[in-house]
Amino acid sequence: MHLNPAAGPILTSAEIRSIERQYLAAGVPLMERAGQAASEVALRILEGRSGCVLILAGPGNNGGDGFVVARLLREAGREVVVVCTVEAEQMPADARAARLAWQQAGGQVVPDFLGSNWALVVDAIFGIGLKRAPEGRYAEWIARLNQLNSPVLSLDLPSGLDADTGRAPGVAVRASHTVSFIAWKPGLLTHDGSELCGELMLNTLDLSVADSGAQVLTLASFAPRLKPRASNSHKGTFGQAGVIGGAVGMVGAALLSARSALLLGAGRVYVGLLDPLAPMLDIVQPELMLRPPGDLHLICSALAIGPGLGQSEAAVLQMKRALGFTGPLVLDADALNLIAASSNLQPRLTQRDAPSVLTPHPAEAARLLQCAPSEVQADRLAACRELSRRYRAHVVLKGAGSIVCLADGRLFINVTGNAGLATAGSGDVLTGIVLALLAQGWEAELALPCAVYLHGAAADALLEAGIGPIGMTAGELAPAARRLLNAWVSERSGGRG
Ligand SMILES: NC(=O)C1=CN([C@@H]2O[C@H](COP(=O)(O)OP(=O)(O)OC[C@H]3O[C@@H](n4cnc5c(N)ncnc54)[C@H](OP(=O)(O)O)[C@@H]3O)[C@@H](O)[C@H]2O)[C@@H](O)CC1
Ligand SMILES: Nc1ncnc2c1ncn2[C@@H]1O[C@H](COP(=O)(O)OP(=O)(O)O)[C@@H](O)[C@H]1O
Ligand SMILES: [K+]
Repeated sequence: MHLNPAAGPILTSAEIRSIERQYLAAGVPLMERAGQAASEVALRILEGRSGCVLILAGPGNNGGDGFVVARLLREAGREVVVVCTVEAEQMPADARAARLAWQQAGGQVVPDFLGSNWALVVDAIFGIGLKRAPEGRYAEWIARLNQLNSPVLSLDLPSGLDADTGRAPGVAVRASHTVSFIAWKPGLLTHDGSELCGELMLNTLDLSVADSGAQVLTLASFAPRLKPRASNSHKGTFGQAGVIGGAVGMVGAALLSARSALLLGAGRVYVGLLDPLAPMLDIVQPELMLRPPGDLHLICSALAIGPGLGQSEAAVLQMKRALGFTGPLVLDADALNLIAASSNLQPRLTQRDAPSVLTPHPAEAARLLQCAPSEVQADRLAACRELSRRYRAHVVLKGAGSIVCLADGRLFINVTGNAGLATAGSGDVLTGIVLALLAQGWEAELALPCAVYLHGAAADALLEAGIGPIGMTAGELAPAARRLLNAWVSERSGGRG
C-alpha cells in the first residue's frame, strides 16, 4: 500500500473529533482547509482529463467538504455536478454554510446522477461519522459508482469504511485516491481499508497533532538496529536459532521457518522435527542441523515453536519445555492453538521472564481470545492489544494491514505486503525472520516490527519483479528479504554493510 507521506500518527475518530473541537473553538476554518487540500488533489488527478466532475455529497460534514471542493473546482474552471438529497437545513452548520457558498457562486444541487462518463467522481458521502452500513439511496449510489470507470477521490475515507476498524459493514466505495484529513485513521490501513483506499494521501490541515499510541510501521521504527557486522565476528556472534515443529505431513512448515532464519542471518540454525520418519538432513539447505526437538531449548539462544507442530501429546510435551526456555520464544500456528486450548499452558506463557512473541492470524487470535474470527476482524487493533495484554507478549495480528502490539502497549500498523502473501507457508517465513533477528540479539521490541515490515517489503519487491501476486511462493520470500535487509544495512552504513 502506498502512503504519502509514508509515516505519521494514526488517530481514532474520537481523537480526531477532540482535535477538531479544539481548533474550531479557536476559529480555525477546518472545512475550508479540508476542501482546499482535496481540491488540489482533485486538480492533479484531473490533469489531462476533460469532462465534468461529479460530487456525491452526504448529509454531514463530509458532504460539506464536498461542497467546498465543488466551489473550488468550479473556480478553477471545471464543470461540476453536485448530488445531494438532504435539505440544507438538515445539514450541520459548517456543511450548510459550504453549500450556501456553492449556491451563491452559481452552483446547482441535483437529487441524482445519470451517465457514466465523469472526469472524476468525488466521494463526499460519509467520513468518520459513518455509524452503520450505508442504506437506501447512499448504498445505491455507492454500488453505482463502483461500476464506473472514472477515477474516484474519497474525502477523508472511502464512504462505507469504518474509520476506527477498517471494517466495511456493508457496501463501500472503492476509491482510486483517498485524502485523509488531520491524521491517518486506523481503518485506512488495515482490513478492508487496504483494499478500498487506493492511493493514500494525508493532509494535516496545518494542525499540529501529537502522536498517540498507534504509528505507521516504517524503517525508522527499527533503524537503530540496522548495523553492519564486525569483520572479526564469528558464527557464535549471531546466535543459535531453533525451530520446533514439523509433525507428520507438516515437516515443510518447520523447514521453511528454519531456512528463513538461516537466510536472515542466524549464526546456527537447529530444527527439531516431531515426525519420527522425518529425514535426517534438509537436502536443499544442508546448513540446517536436525536434532531431537527436546534438545533445542538446551542449545539455542532463541527458539520458535509451532510451524507444523500439530496438537499431539508429543507436541504438548514440547510446548511445556519451550515455555520453560529462558531466552526469547516465538509462538506460531499450533503452538498458539495449544495455548488457546490449555489452561495449564497459559500461565506458563504469562509467567515467562524472557520475551514471548505471538504471531497469530485472525483465526488463531480468535481461539486465543475465545471469540469468533469475525469479532477479531471487527476491531483488529483492540484484539491485538488484548492479546498482548492477556498473554504478556509482543504480538502481530497478521493479515492485510498487520497490527503489531508490543508488550508495553505500543501499537503499529504495517502497510507493506500484498495479496501474494496469501499462500501457504508465508507465515512460517515470518516466524523464521523474527527468530533470526532475535537469535542475533535484537530486542524483541525491534525484532518483531522489523520482521513484519521486512516480510511485507520482500513480497512487494517480488511483486515489483513480476513474481506474483499470483503464484508467489513462501520459499521465495526469504531470499528477497535477505537482499533487502543487506541493502538497508549497507545504505545506513555508507556501503560498509
Ligand atoms: N467537524 C468539522 O468541522 C470537520 C469535519 N470534517 C469532515 O467531516 C467529516 C465528519 O463529519 P460528520 O461528523 O458530520 O460525519 P459524516 O461522516 O459526514 O457522516 C455523518 C452523517 O451521515 C449520516 N450517516 C452515518 N452513517 C450512515 C449510514 N450508514 N447511512 C445513512 N446515513 C448515515 C449521519 O446521520 P445520522 O446517523 O446521524 O442519522 C450524519 O448525517 C470528516 O470525516 C471530515 O470529512 C472536515 O471538514 C474537517 C472539519
Ligand atoms: N492479502 C494480504 N495482504 C498482505 N499480507 C498478507 C495477505 N494475506 C496474507 N498476508 C500475510 O501472509 C502471512 C500469512 O501467514 P499465515 O496465515 O500464518 O500463513 P501460513 O500458516 O500458511 O504460513 C502473514 O504474515 C500475513 O500478514
Ligand atoms: K468519503
